[in-house]
Amino acid sequence: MPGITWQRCIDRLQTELPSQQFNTWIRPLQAAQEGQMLTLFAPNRFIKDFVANKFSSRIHELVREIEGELAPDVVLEIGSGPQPTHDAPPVQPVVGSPQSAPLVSGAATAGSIPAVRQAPPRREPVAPQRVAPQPRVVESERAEPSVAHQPGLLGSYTFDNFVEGKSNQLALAAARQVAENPGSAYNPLFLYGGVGLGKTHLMHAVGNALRADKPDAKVVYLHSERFVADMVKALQLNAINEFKRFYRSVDALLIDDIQFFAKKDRSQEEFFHTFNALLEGGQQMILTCDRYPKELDGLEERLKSRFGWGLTVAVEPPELETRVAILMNKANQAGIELPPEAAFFIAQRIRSNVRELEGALKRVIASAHFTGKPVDIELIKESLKDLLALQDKQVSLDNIQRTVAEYYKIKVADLMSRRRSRSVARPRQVAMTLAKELTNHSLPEIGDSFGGRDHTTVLHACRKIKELRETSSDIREDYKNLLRSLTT
Ligand SMILES: Nc1ncnc2c1ncn2[C@@H]1O[C@H](COP(=O)(O)OP(=O)(O)OP(=O)(O)O)[C@@H](O)[C@H]1O
Repeated sequence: MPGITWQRCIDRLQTELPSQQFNTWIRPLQAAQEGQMLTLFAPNRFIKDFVANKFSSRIHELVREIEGELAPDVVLEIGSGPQPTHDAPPVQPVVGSPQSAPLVSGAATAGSIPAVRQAPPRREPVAPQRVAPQPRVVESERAEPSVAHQPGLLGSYTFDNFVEGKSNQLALAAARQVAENPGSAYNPLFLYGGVGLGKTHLMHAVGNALRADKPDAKVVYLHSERFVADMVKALQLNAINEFKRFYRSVDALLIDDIQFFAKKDRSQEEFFHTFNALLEGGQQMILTCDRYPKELDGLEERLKSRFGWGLTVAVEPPELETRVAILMNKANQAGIELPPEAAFFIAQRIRSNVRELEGALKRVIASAHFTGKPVDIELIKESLKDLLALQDKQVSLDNIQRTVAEYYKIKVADLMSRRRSRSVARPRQVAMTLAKELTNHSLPEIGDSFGGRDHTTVLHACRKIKELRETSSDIREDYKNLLRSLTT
């Protein structure tokens, strides 16, 4: 009974592992048993490799403990099993992208394995981990064409100053893997997500790590618009062959914001060939985009499908703790003393993205320099006055109630009413939780604004929604959408 063995195994793992680890690595696995073989299917290579590295021996132990002498062999594969053995939550879409966009999608999910690049999924014992060969680093002996300058890497974007949080954990782990093993398992690495969330930073961090490892590696970073401009210039100058040679001679090609390729057919054509050549040559590519590639209009299907050959990972907006950590980190780099309560205050108010957060911090620092005052909440309120006023307008209790009612297609009056049916009670709880999170109103004040309810009702609502955000992808999605529309 594979279901039972694996179910018991995951029950144990659930108690042993932090929930985030469990949800990220174990939950997506599906199991199937044939005779003495228990196969665990991972949805992509990233998860498979991680599980093989970190959890395989524990899984073996548990299976042996559960089944004793008759314990089946456990193998790990990429693909989807015949039936799910547990209630795996749907993967989370990135904010701003349609629900279908997975948080991580791998090249080799069943049915998408390109024949030229990869063998069909192989049965591999869980324990031994295959180490991908290091790609050959080519000396940059070729002449660079006059049309293509070697765009530079930003040395300041490194792994060291990238603050890890729940929202970017997978992307960071994937980027580190690529830095350690360029041109192999995760090629291309495709990072996607909303603006200002650290995609460019991560991409440079990989490039800098590659350079640190091999100083003469030819790592080229550029914005996709630059690729287009260079190509147009090359065509004008009759230098397209040089253009091709240049881009194909790199050890790693990092292209930012590839959404700008949309509708530029000639550039896509050129990029398609460059892409294939680099992939064939085992040269690493990292691409970023503001949305999931499959959702990108105006991009050729063959490119979309190739982007999915490597590893596609979302970067999501950072949660409060990460925003605080980023602020502390940036202040530290700027040599500024930022008291934790001040960092907390800014992080609570500025939630849209890290770039905005940095912008706000810069304003505060400038104002501290200018006035000679210490950085405290008073100074922050003063220097971010216009921004905060705008926000206060957006996150008033009234507006939260209106926005939530509209979102769930109910009346604001329903939120105040005594009605307890699920279709009204849940939105009410969501609205109360948003009010607690986004405003400085006390629990009694919030309760009062929802038809004179008690503060314990608000507390209960906040706990319930917190729990549901862990267990229900619908609520998680609703909450995220509402947060976004109230704060950006
Ligand atoms: N986790 C993080 N730790 C430290 N700094 C971060 C983090 N995430 C983002 N940043 C900083 O925020 C700023 C914006 O990040 P970045 O330019 O990488 O965003 P992006 O996702 O590429 O956005 P866009 O799509 O607009 O190009 C950068 O200065 C970057 O260093």
